[in-house]
Amino acid sequence: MTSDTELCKDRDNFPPLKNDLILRAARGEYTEMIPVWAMRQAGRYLPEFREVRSKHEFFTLCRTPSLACEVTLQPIRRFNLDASIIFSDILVIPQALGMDVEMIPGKGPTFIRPLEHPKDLKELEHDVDVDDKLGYVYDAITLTRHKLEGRVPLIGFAGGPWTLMAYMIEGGGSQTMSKAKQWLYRYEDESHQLLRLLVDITVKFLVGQVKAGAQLLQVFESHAGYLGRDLFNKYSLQYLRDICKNVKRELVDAKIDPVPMIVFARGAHYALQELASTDYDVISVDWTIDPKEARNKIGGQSTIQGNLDPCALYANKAKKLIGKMIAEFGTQRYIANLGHGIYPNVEPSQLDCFVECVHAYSKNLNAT
Ligand SMILES: Cc1c2[nH]c(c1CCC(=O)O)Cc1[nH]c(c(CCC(=O)O)c1C)Cc1[nH]c(c(CCC(=O)O)c1C)Cc1[nH]c(c(C)c1CCC(=O)O)C2
Repeated sequence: MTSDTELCKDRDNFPPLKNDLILRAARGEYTEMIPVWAMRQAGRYLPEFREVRSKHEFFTLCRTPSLACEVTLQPIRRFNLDASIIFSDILVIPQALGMDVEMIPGKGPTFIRPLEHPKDLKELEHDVDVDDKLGYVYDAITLTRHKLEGRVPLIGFAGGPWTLMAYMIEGGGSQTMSKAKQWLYRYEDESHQLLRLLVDITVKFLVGQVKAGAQLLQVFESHAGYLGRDLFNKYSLQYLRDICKNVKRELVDAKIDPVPMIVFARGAHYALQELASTDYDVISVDWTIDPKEARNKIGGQSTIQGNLDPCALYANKAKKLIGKMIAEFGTQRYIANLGHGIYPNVEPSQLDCFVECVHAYSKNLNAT
């Protein structure tokens, strides 16, 4: 038996992949059924997650490869999901820059000393060695690739630069993002400076994740909806575009096959056409966006991911809602997902129903 510590470092002998549905969908190839996964599929709605979490602080889970691997695998053991996503958090990047963040139950992520003024930017570690600081994420990815035994591909991820900037200034969740948006209106140069720093680190981090074994990447710009078209174009779009372009270029330069990349700009109705013109292979949409309108705006060149309202899983007639979503998106160039992360009070059986329904309905539609 090879130990976890050895497997964490063995990037050469991954088991062969048995289910490449999501990779084919992302590349625009034919899929006999729709691939499906759920954002936050490793999480508190699973009793086995709560059990592990009751014994360990949140970021200890993230930093301990054997624990991160275990909770990543939990939903894969239960459901016929077509992808796994590494258990981690978008806030590991601000931590790597020297900011202290705690996960407070009932409150969520909390920064001990948020950025209050542009002069605080000096305090960040500008020359951070990403591979050293976030090597624990790479180890978790490599270990998980082995332990998945090729069942499904493994997704790596990072937060979008504006979303990270907003957390670093707000210090946690916010209804309005007014402190972070104040920077965008008042301190334009310093905002761009911070966003560029975040882009550089994110590119290194995502490239490192692929080297460690990630087979797809997703960038979560969860706070896009607070911006509106003008601020989005100025402070998010170009940086999201640069992340994708630079990650793919660096992989090619390193003679590594680029992996499909997914962008989730939550709430960015106004930006679907622009996002489709970037190098991202998949555009992920939230539930407030109409499937047909999304298809029209995004066009045939990108795959779409989404977008069931996470609350639709509570419905008595969830199957009907899932059927409608599939009929509207169609079965090709499509990855079924929720429009945002699954909520902690969802019954695991409701996610099972989602997965089974997507598979059964789409197989049926493809056969007719
Ligand atoms: C904004 C954001 C964060 N983290 C993330 C985002 C982007 C996606 C989104 O918009 O939801 C991304 C994330 N967070 C987590 C994952 C793991 C992989 C997966 O999707 O299963 C991923 C991909 C685990 C997690 N991240 C978190 C949990 C639950 C916390 C716990 O166990 O205490 C999990 C499983 C905590 C977290 N971390 C963050 C928030 C807002 C919260 C929730 C706070 C709360 O509701 O209490 C920051």
